[in-house]
Amino acid sequence: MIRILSVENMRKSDAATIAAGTPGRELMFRAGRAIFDSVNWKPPVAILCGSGNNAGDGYVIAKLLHDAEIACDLILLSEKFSEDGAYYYSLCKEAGIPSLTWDSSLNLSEYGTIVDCLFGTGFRGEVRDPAREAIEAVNRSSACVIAVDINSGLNGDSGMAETCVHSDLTVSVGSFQPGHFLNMAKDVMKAKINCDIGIEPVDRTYALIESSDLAELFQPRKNHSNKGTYGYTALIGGSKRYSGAIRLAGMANAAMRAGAGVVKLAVPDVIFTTVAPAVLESTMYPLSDDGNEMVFTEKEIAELVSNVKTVAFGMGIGTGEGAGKALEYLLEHYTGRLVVDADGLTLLSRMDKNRIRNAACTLVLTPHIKEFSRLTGLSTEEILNSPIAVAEKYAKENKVILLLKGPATVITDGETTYLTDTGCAGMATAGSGDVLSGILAAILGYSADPLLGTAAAAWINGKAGEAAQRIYGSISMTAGDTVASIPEAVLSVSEGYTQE
Ligand SMILES: NC(=O)C1=CN([C@@H]2O[C@H](COP(=O)(O)OP(=O)(O)OC[C@H]3O[C@@H](n4cnc5c(N)ncnc54)[C@H](OP(=O)(O)O)[C@@H]3O)[C@@H](O)[C@H]2O)[C@@H](O)CC1
Ligand SMILES: [K+]
Repeated sequence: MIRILSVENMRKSDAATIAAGTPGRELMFRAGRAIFDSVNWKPPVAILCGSGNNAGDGYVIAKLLHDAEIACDLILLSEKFSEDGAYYYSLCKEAGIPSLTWDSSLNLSEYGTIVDCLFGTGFRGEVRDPAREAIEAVNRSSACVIAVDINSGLNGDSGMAETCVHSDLTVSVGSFQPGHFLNMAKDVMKAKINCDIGIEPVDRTYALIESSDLAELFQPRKNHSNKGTYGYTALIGGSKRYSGAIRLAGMANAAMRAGAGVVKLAVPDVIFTTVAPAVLESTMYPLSDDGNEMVFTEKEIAELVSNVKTVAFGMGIGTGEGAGKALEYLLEHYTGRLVVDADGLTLLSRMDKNRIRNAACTLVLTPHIKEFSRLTGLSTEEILNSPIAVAEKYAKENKVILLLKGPATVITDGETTYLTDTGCAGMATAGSGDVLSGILAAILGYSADPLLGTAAAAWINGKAGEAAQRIYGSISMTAGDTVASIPEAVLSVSEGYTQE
C-alpha cells in the first residue's frame, strides 16, 4: 500500500520532523534534490516561484540545474520569501542565476521545461491573480511541465480546482495526498511520483491499494477445495421496466469471473425468460411480482439467502413496496455480507437510519456521488470538496462499509480508509455499476477482511475496465467488455503471488 496523508497531516508531520531535529532547510534540500534527480530535463528551464516553501524547493532545483550546467531562469510572482526559501534564493543570486519578475508578456513557450513552484500544501481557497494568469500561461505553453509537490491550484485533499496547472509529471514531496488521486487529479497530471524525504506521519494515514496488496486474496486456488469454499452469492435485481437482461447477466458473469463459487441470480418472474438465455453459469431464481416489480414474499427471500455468504441487492429492482420490504427483511434478518447498490440505495435513503445502523449483516454501500448525496442529504459540491471526510463520517455513524465511486474510489469503514485509482473514462457507460456489484459480491464471499475485499473489488473492476479500454477505446467499450477483461485483471495480481 502507498501511504497517503491529508494536507493537515502533512503539514503537522513536516513540523514534527523539524521539531525533532531535522532543519527545514535540510528537508527543503532533500525535496529539491529528489525532484532534480527524478526529471529528464529539457533546457532551458523556467522555475515559476510563489511566496512560500514550495518556491523554496524551486530555488534548490535551480541551484542544482545551474551546477549541472543546465540553463534555467527563475520567474518570481512575489517579493515575499519563506525563511528557508530566502536562504536558497540567496544562493541562486550568488551563482548568477537569472531572476525575472512575472509579467504576462513573458513567452513561456521558449522554455523546454517549466517547473511549477507556485503553491504546495500552503494553498487555500481559489487562485488569486497574478497566479491565475501565470497558471493559464503555463497551460497554454508547449513546454514539459513539472509540478512540485502538487499542481498549483489543485486542492490537496479533494483533487478539485477551479483552475490549476496541468502537469506532465507531478513530484510529490514526502507523501502523496488524496488530491493526487481524487476527482480531477487524473485529468490534470499525466504522471506522478512521490519522493521520500524522511518525514514520518504524526496522524492516521490513508492507503492507496497496489496490486501486491491483493496477491494473497487472489492466490491460485488449491486442488483440495470446492465451490463451497469460495462462497455462494445471491444477486437480486431487475424489473419489467428495467429488464436489462444483458446487464443483469453481466453482473452474474462478473461475479463468476471474480471467483464466486456459486451465483444465484434472482429476478422477478415477469422477466425470468428474458434474462435466463443470457446467463450461463449462474442459477436463476424467479421472484413473485405484480407484473412489473418484485413482490416481497418472506419465504422466497429467506430461502434464497439461507446458504449464501453474500447478497447484492438493488440493480434495476425499482423502488416499489416489494423491493423496500425485501431490503428491510435483509437488513433485519440476513447475517452475511450485503451489498446495496442503485435502486437499493434510493430505498435506503428513504428509510429510518436506525435500520441501517442496526443491520444484522455487514452492510456494504456502493454509491456514486448523486446516490451518496441522497443518502447523506449533502450537496454533490459538499461531497466533492471533501470526499474522504464525508465518507468516513457516514461510514462511522452508520456502521457500514462505504465504497464511494469516482475517478478514484474511496473505501472506508470510518476507521480505515483505502483509495483505489484503477479505472478509466470509458467505464462511464451503462452497466458498469452492475459489474462492480457482481465482482464485489463474489469477492466478499471469500475474503476474510470485508473492507480489503471491497477495495479489491474496486481495484479489479478498474483494472478490467482499463484492459477493455485498451482494446475498444473509451468511446466504444461497454460494461460487457469490462466483464470479459476480469480474468486479465485477476491474473495480473495472482501471478505476483509467492508463497512465504
Ligand atoms: N518545512 C516544510 O514544511 C517543507 C515544505 N516543503 C515544501 O513547502 C510547501 C509548503 O510550503 P508553505 O507552507 O510555505 O506554503 P506554499 O504551498 O509554498 O504556498 C503558500 C503561499 O501561497 C500563497 N497562497 C495561498 N493560497 C493562495 C491563493 N488562493 N491564491 C494566491 N496565493 C495563495 C500564500 O501567500 P499569502 O496569502 O500568505 O500571501 C502563501 O505564502 C510544500 O508543499 C513543499 O513543496 C518541502 O520543502 C519540505 C519541507
Ligand atoms: K506546485
